[in-house]
Amino acid sequence: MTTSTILLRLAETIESRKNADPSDSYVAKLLASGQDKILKKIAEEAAETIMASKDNNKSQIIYETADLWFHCLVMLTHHGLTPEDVLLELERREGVSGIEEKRSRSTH
Ligand SMILES: N=c1c2ncn([C@@H]3O[C@H](COP(=O)(O)OP(=O)(O)OP(=O)(O)O)[C@@H](O)[C@H]3O)c2ncn1[C@@H]1O[C@H](COP(=O)(O)O)[C@@H](O)[C@H]1O
Repeated sequence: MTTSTILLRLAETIESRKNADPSDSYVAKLLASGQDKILKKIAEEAAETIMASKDNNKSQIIYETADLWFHCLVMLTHHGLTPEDVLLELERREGVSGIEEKRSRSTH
């Protein structure tokens, strides 16, 4: 399974929790709590990711980055956005990166 497939499937699960009972689902509870709570979680997970990186702890970096990405997906869902919107932006940047521009200039 590709990385983007995993992100898109998780985003669909998160979207489906918009109408779920907050007592049954962490995502439903977080979405119902509103944007400030979602942003607080992103800040916490970003700080934990930074600490894992400073510790050079690779397994912890993976764990905390997963938490961070997950909470960013919840934030995107809150705004009606999807991981595809972000992946498309990254794909667009591939076409405008300085290295690519220099490469294409040097071959012409
Ligand atoms: N990927 C995740 C995921 N990553 C982290 N978390 C939750 O995020 C929280 C992390 O925050 P903390 O470690 O600070 O834990 P906490 O103290 O309980 O959180 P707070 O009370 O501070 O909000 C934990 O409760 C984790 O369970 C996740 N919860 C859900 N998912 C995915 O979302 C799907 C839907 O989840 P539910 O809505 O719970 O069914 C699941 O099937 C998973 O695929």
